[in-house]
Amino acid sequence: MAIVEVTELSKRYGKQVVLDRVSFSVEEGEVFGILGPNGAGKTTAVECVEGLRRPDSGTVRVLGLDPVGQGAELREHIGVQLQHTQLPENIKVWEALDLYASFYARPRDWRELLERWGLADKRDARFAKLSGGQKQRLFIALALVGDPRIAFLDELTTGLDPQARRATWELVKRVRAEGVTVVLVSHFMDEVEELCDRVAVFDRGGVVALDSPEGLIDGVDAEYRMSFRFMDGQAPEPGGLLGSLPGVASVSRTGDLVVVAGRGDFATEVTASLAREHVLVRDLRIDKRTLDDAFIALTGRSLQGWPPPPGPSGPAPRTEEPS
Ligand SMILES: Nc1ncnc2c1ncn2[C@@H]1O[C@H](COP(=O)(O)OP(=O)(O)OP(=O)(O)O)[C@@H](O)[C@H]1O
Repeated sequence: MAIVEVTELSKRYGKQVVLDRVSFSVEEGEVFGILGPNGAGKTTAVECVEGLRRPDSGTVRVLGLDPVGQGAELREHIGVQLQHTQLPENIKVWEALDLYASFYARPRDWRELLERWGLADKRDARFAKLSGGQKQRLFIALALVGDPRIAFLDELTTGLDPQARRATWELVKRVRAEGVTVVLVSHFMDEVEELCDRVAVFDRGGVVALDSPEGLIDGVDAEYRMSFRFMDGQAPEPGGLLGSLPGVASVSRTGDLVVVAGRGDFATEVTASLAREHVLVRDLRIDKRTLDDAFIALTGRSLQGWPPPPGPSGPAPRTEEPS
């Protein structure tokens, strides 16, 4: 069942068209990814769905409700972690949870959330004293305190170090295991590949593809490579053997190392052909196509490298400190 339905959503700021007839739907129980580079319109789209921004045109329905006209009712059922969620530095963990719980008619018991999200011993800690990972756990707990059916998590792991990112991924999986539908905004390929059932790829204000991560990868006819070494004593001419197989684009050899590039199912053709000819190989490697390959094929450019590395002008990475 679709729990979120967005149809022909458009939004502009002044003369800048930020969303141009965007459509997608989110099924109940899934982790739905919204992927795209900075400025693609991801946050604007999600904030229209949350009722925080008013669309210029198009229709948005969340649990059958209009987020603008029925926002108060809707907010009882959704949990939101905004991209730039901040809390007063001096607020204590329990006070934040208690405050957020007061926004809802039927909140969860925040004491249970403290336990569940590993914050029990931080109950009286002030927000400013929490590590990056602890802050993320608190933000997730805050997004869940209203016992929502949908949680919106926007750029949850930006700025976290790799270890804290992976820990946060496990939290997202737990949210889903609790039966909450998750809408995850991200510009990290690995995160989306790991967590999402389906992904809408945003680019320049539009949805350029929508599929499972595997479907997006399979749907792109990007060239990839395989390599292997001939076993000692075997030295057939690989170009003659493999060059004319379906999908093979090029074959090169340096010593006993052979690299074959191609498209589609060429790697299966190559291994079958080697077996037919009784050619034994070792160190067989197939370079997996990635979501980044799919993204490049869809948009003509790479998302890798986003966000820019922290530097003098960027934020320092938040790290998980020992508690
Ligand atoms: N309130 C606003 N007023 C004017 N322009 C805005 C406003 N909010 C966003 N924009 C512009 O709209 C465009 C899309 O922004 P949006 O935040 O939706 O993109 P995004 O894909 O979420 O990017 P990011 O990953 O950087 O958050 C950007 O060019 C941004 O500068």
